Amino acid sequence: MRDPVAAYTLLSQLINITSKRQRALSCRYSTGGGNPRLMYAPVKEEVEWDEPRIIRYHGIISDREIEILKNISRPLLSRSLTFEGVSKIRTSQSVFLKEDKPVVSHFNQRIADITGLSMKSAEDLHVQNYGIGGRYEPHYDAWDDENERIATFLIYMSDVEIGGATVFPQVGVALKPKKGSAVFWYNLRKNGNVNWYTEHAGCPVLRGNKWVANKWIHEFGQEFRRPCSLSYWE
Ligand SMILES: O=C(O)CCC(=O)C(=O)O
Ligand SMILES: [Fe+2]
Repeated sequence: MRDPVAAYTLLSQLINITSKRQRALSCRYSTGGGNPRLMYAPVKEEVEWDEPRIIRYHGIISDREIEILKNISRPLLSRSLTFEGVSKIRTSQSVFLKEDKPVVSHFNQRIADITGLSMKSAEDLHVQNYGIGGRYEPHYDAWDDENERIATFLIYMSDVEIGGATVFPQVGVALKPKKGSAVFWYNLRKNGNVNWYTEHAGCPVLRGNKWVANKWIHEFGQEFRRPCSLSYWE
């Protein structure tokens, strides 16, 4: 957008949550568009933000499953990396878990059911632990459009007493970790471009301990599940 006034107006519309927009931030039970596995146990879906659309799913992982995932991960954790290797912009420990463990494959299936997306090209489940002061500074999960991370499914495996929110600084959203819930957003628009409003960060943990698991879902395989659009904004 070349016109600075138009760009400013748009930005302030995005940041200012008007009452009309607020009303659209609804919650409902979802069957993932009639998925048989969710018909009798619909998932609780809450719209946290409209643009970019951020959805929170409540109660999608049990405390028992969380304990199993943490116990599998603990001995395997190592310092999380960024595109430049070890970096102080990301101070957590993490591990990618393969599908050979039943709890992991069950979980991947659940993400597929809820999102309606294919997991064939997705990355392995990435379990991440932050201690006091642990953070991930503002970044994009997708930074180009080469079969990239079309969407992020971020599962909170703990509450955090103080700090540790996932924030989207460009639009002013803060998502508080809530054990057993997950948040989901598309990093890419339907035309394949990166949605630059999806910049986000994990705020420092001030008190407590933060556990999350990311599933980064890629574009390949989603052609009929999330068809493209020619519109710039979709
Ligand atoms: O920990 C968070 O809240 C965000 C994590 C994140 O953005 C990432 O791992 O890419
Ligand atoms: Fe991220």
